[in-house]
Amino acid sequence: MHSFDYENGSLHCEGVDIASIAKQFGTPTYVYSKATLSDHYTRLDQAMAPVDHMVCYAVKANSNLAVINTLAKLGSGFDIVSAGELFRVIKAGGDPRRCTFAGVGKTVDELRYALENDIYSINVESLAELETINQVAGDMGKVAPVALRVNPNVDAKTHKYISTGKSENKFGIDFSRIEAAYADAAERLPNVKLHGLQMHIGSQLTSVDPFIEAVKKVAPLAAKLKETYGIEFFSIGGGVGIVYHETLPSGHPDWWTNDSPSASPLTIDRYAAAILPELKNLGLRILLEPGRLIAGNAGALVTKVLYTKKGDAKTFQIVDSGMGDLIRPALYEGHHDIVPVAEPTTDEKETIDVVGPICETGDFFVQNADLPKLEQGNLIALLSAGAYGFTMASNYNSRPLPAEVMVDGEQVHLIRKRQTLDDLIAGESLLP
Ligand SMILES: Cc1ncc(COP(=O)(O)O)c(C=O)c1O
Ligand SMILES: N[C@@H](CCCC[NH3+])C(=O)O
Repeated sequence: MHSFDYENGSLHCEGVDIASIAKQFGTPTYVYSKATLSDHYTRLDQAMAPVDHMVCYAVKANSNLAVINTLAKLGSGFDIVSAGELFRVIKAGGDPRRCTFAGVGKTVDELRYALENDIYSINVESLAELETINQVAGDMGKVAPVALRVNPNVDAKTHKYISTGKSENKFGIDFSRIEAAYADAAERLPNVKLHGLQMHIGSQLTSVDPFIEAVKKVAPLAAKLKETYGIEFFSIGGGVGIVYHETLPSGHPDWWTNDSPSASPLTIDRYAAAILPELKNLGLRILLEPGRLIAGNAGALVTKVLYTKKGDAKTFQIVDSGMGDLIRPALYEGHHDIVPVAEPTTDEKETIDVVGPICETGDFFVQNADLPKLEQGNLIALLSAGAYGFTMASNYNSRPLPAEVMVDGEQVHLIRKRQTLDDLIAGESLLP
């Protein structure tokens, strides 16, 4: 499902005209579709029904309370990576007992907070961290439920900055060392319970092959650990990629099956069909940690053309949003389809750069792209921006963070106010 498309000549999110959202809430604004979020979660949950499983939405993709709350109501668990994310889950009505805690650098305070809230599992990324968890749990008179994260040394064939399952990446414990780590923990660390095994090989994977390779390599280990230490779950992480090109369903009636030529060949059904045979006889609970898959195509960033500048080399459309609000193009050369909110009435195109107001040459959304002609005051939407959009936003250049709204059918709800200038200096003080 994809809830952004043209209706009556204007881009809509579900039943709401995006032009009206811009009028009411200003720009730049992130717009999310509740139906799409729910649909993505439900499809994955249903596709995994043949095995005992828990979907733990990766909060880092989009941590707005309304997003977490929407998924919590559907029964989602959550994969968190900081005390801040756990705090958000709790505030949004999520259940800490359905939370897993990832990350290579958890602090003692964060571990305490997680244990106080009885989270489902701490996913451990190094032996040094495991020692600290044992210590912290002992001090609290608790036994910490842990899973070790195995680094299977599998190439996820994604951008090098978001590959996590190769030995040279900082994540997890090497496959060659993992059994010894379980043995050592079982022998020496009385305050941890060896509860599961976890892996996550990378993000925005567009082929199922690396998932199959990793699952084939690690499932026998999971079976062995179940036998030896009685582990109960195997988390296969997240990473399922989404379509970033040709993201409007108009003209692509079969959008979800990704049959358009430039689209990702990976769908929820193909993913589930490929991995389930490797998992279903393990007798372990299977955990999944999707982030982008749930939220990515449920969101768009709406911005306005402030100025058009024609130069010797290029035409720039300068918009009121930039890398501070959506850093993916600058950081990973990530692509987001850009569409005018007013549906173009001709096929006329212009080769342009869409750039932001920030003082960085890297502050662009697209370069040398053939896009419909734009003019000062036009609204545009950057699609597929629901994951790693707002959560990676910053106040660089002292620009207030954008507003976030969620559309539910014909209704639009403000789910985060635009920051004010006062918000920018909150907590700062002058010297006495
Ligand atoms: C441990 C862990 N789980 C899950 C995710 C979610 O990844 P994705 O949004 O690609 O599904 C990430 C981020 O890559 C992660 O680091
Ligand atoms: N933030 C990245 C993905 C990293 C996922 C977190 N491990 C992106 O926007 O594509």
